[in-house]
Amino acid sequence: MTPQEMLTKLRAQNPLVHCMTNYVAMNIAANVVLAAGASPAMVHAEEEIAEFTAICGALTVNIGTLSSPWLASMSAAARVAADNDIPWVLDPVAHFISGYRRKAAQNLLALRPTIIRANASEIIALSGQVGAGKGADSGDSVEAAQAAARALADQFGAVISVTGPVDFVTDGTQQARISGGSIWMPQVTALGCAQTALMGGYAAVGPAFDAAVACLAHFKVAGSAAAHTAKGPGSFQVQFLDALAATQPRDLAQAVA
Ligand SMILES: Nc1ncnc2c1ncn2[C@@H]1O[C@H](COP(=O)(O)OP(=O)(O)OP(=O)(O)O)[C@@H](O)[C@H]1O
Ligand SMILES: Cc1ncsc1CCO
Ligand SMILES: [Mg+2]
Repeated sequence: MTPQEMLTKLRAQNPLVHCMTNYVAMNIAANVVLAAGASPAMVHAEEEIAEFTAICGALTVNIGTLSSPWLASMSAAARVAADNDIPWVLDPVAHFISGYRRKAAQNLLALRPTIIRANASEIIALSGQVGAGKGADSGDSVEAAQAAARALADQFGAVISVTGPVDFVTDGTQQARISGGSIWMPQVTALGCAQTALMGGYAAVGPAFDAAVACLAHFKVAGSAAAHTAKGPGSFQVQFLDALAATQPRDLAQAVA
């Protein structure tokens, strides 16, 4: 499906997205999903997973502020998603900073995410190489992460989505590059985490590769538009939400190559 068709379908279906994200991202992620055209719910208690994940269009898991109870809930939710053929998106934030987080990311990967969305340093480290990531921030170029992305796509049968100045997506066979956006995007915390939540919304309405491309294009187009009137990262964040809502399906094609 084209990005235009994907955004049209997203808004027509308004899918429910189970978002398991970090404390930093909670508010911006929910607002991004709403502005774009889907319906977010932030649910983390393990006691609720069996009932809730099963009725959602997609699950998204982000390990940004991980702790043991959350990891147990995330693993349980990923199992429910896999058992019910519900697409799920993994965002392995800063998974290389500690043995605890590395192991958590490996355990979640073993549960076969449909899509992995991460910055270049996180993708490089997932493939076993040493990257230049600084906590949640990337220190590597997207180009440097492309070979790792292809290898991970083959290894895990997942769509791999690498973000940066020009995003790269591959499922091991198809690939796409998505351009646009603004230098203020990495200056707004948790915008990548919010993108992961929205990618779940797109995955609920179409094929995983097409979902990743459409979501990345929606961000780039809205980011470019917001940058026209913003004066810095603060006003950019506000304008970006408006621009996500204002983006028309036909606008998305221009961002994708
Ligand atoms: N220099 C840049 N120019 C244009 N767009 C960018 C740039 N850097 C990142 N982006 C865009 O910002 C969004 C988030 O990507 P980023 O790589 O910053 O994610 P992230 O590091 O996982 O974010 P976070 O962990 O803070 O949530 C993507 O849509 C990406 O295309
Ligand atoms: C800053 C930060 N720290 C943990 S998660 C997060 C949000 C960006 O990933
Ligand atoms: Mg991130």
